[in-house]
Amino acid sequence: MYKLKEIADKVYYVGVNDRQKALFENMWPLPYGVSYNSYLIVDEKTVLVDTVDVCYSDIFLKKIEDALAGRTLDYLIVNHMEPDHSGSIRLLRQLYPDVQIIGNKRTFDMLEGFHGIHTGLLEVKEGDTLSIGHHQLSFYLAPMVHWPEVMVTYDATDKILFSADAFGTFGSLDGAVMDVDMNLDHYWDEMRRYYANIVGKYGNPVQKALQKLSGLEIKTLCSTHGPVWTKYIPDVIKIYDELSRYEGQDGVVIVYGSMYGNTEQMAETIAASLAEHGVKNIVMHNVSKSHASYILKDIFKYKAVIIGCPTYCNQLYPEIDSLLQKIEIREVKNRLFGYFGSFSWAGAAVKRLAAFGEKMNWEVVGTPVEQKQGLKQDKYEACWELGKAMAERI
Ligand SMILES: Cc1cc2nc3c(=O)[nH]c(=O)nc-3n(C[C@H](O)[C@H](O)[C@H](O)COP(=O)(O)O)c2cc1C
Repeated sequence: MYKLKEIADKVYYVGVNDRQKALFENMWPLPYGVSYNSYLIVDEKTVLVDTVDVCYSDIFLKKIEDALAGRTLDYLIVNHMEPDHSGSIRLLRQLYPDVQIIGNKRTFDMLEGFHGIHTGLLEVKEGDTLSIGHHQLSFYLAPMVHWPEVMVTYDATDKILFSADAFGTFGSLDGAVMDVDMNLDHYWDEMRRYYANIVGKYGNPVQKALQKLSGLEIKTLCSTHGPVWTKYIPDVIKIYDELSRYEGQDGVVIVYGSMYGNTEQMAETIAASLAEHGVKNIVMHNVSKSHASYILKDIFKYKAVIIGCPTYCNQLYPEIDSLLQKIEIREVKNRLFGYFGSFSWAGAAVKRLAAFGEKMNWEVVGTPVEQKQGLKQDKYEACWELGKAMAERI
């Protein structure tokens, strides 16, 4: 029944779209949905690469059955055990009891733990190869991109890299599967948001994987989320390379918390000064309105961050506190940092922002500004100076 997309000779896309889930990992909004990608190679042996979230297993299994056209499934390659990709393994095994599951030592520990499966396994190590007829597959480990068991599979025949979550993006596949067949506009920002929120902490492992894979000729890049990349592979690799190096572009993200507008007025002043001193890329986030996932995306994108916070019960305003924790666990490196805050009787926020900058080892730019109650001339000038100092530094 299904006219499945053949992305290369006898390699079919059998993934699914999820436009129901509101929050990925129960945290990150999905305004454009998300796809769970899976690929079926129909050769002398039949091979499935990864599965999909269990919520979509019914449609997924129907697609596989169609593509197999009466044949059985010989192998399942598990590049990644996160449940959005491994969720359908148990059902798949029930349907194809003889399927051999290919993974590495760490995959099998998780396979047992999540699904109680410990038989019919074929363990592969770094660089191992498998001939399935016309296609020649090889396996490379990519630990901590972004789980420890992650590996990628390379089809040397058609030069396809099945890359697990690496090079993934949020955004469902709305009709087309291949990059050249769709309007890609919204995927670029969603790719940055996916990276910042899901992979963000693991810059070094991503860099190692990029170096390891740089020797492979890749004509088709098949991630587990988002479009199948062909023409735009260099653009995708550039984004992942830039983000995993923590290389920010020229620009400033101003994030502030504000209950009654006093801290917000400081943010406005700093932004106006940045613009007056030539900075074009200025992104402002009211922490109570912008979802943290978008703020993190911009903090990964730009090299300068200015954070403003009121004092709240002798602490940071809780929404800023929560954001700082999210930045900290991602170990965002090499940012230029400015900060400011306000209080009414005993200030604490600015001191805490200073401690945060120190912990992150970020370079402090300009003189931090602490304002008591409403914005007055001297603090207005101080905010202006902070904006100017940052503009001159970037
Ligand atoms: C719930 C609450 C708790 C506060 N706690 C403190 C505090 O512990 N110390 C202080 O100096 N000011 C405190 N303030 C005052 C604010 O920090 C101060 O008015 C600040 O300028 C508010 O900034 P905003 O106008 O941007 O919301 C508190 C205000 C509120 C509403």
